[in-house]
Amino acid sequence: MGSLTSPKLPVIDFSEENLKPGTEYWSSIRSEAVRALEEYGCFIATYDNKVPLDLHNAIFRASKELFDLPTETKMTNICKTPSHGYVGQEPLVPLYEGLGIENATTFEGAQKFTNQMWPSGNDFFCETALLFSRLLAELDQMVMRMVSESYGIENDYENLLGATSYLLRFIKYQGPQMNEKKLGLIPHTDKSFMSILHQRQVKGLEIKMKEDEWILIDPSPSSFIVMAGDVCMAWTNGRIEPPFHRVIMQGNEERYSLGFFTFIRDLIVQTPKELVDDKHPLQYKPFDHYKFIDFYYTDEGKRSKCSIKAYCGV
Ligand SMILES: O=C(O)CCC(=O)C(=O)O
Ligand SMILES: [Fe+2]
Repeated sequence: MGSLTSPKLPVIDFSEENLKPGTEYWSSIRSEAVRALEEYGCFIATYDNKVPLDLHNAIFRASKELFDLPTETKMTNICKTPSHGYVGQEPLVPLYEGLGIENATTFEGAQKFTNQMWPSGNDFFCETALLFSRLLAELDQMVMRMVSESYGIENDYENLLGATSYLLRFIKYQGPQMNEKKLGLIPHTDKSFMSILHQRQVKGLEIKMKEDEWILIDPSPSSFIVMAGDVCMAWTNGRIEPPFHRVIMQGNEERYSLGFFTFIRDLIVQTPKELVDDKHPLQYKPFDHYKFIDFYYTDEGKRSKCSIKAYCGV
C-alpha cells in the first residue's frame, strides 16, 4: 500500500480571518490554490475556524439522524435532476446511499427538505444543514474568486455566481463486512461546476493523480477537499481538469461523508473570450449545465470516456 501514501495533495489554509481580497496574503493563497487546481484539479483546504469541531460533529450527527430514518421516508427525496435526490440499493454501488438538499444555502431549501423528512420538524437538522452549506458556499466563492482573478475573468464569474445553485449531499457507505476491499463509489469525475467534500473518521476516498496513482485522503475535521467538476474544465477552456476519484470500503465500519456541489442554473455556460487565443483554441461549445447532466445519464453519456467532451466538445 506504499503507493497510496505519496505524493500528497497541497494543503492550503483558508481559515485565517485576514484572508481578504486585495491583500498580499490573499494573493499568496490565490497562487497556491490556482496552481493546485491546474496541477491536480483539487486541493485540501483547512477551514476549521469557519467550520469548528462542534459544527463538524453537529453536521455528522444530523447526517446520522437522517440515515436512521426509514428507507420509505428517505425515498421521498425526489429531484428532477438525476442523482440529486435519494440514491440507494443500486446494484452497481450497493454500499452507497445518498440524499440531497437542493438550494441548500437558502432557508426555503433547507426547510423544504427537513419537513419532507420530518413532517413534525427538526430544527437542529435544518439549522445545521443551512449553516454548514452557507459556510461552504463562502469557501467555494473565495476559491472561484481567486481562479477568476488569476485568469482576469472576474466579470464572467460574477454572472455565473448569480446563477449558481448549491446542492448538499449526505452520503453513507456500509462496510462490506469483510476484509476484502469493495468499491463504495466507482471512479468518476464530478458533473458539477465545483465540489467540496468532507469526511468523518473512516477513510475510503481516493483521488487519482496524473501519474495514474491513487492517493488515499485522510479524514480530518478541519479538512475540506476542494475539487473541480467537469463544468469548470469547460469554463476554463481545459486549464483546470477534474480529477478522477473513487471510494474504497473495507471492514465493518460505516463511512459518512458530505458533498457540497455547485451547478449553473438557467444560464448558458460559455468559455470567457479571455481564455481563448491561437495557443488555446476553444475546446467546448456553450452549453446548459442541467442538460449536460441529463446527457450524462443517457446510455451514450454513460458510455463516453469523457462525457463533457462528448456533449459539447469542439
Ligand atoms: O464520499 C466521498 O468521499 C466522495 C463522494 C463523491 O465523490 C461524490 O458524491 O461525487
Ligand atoms: Fe465525486
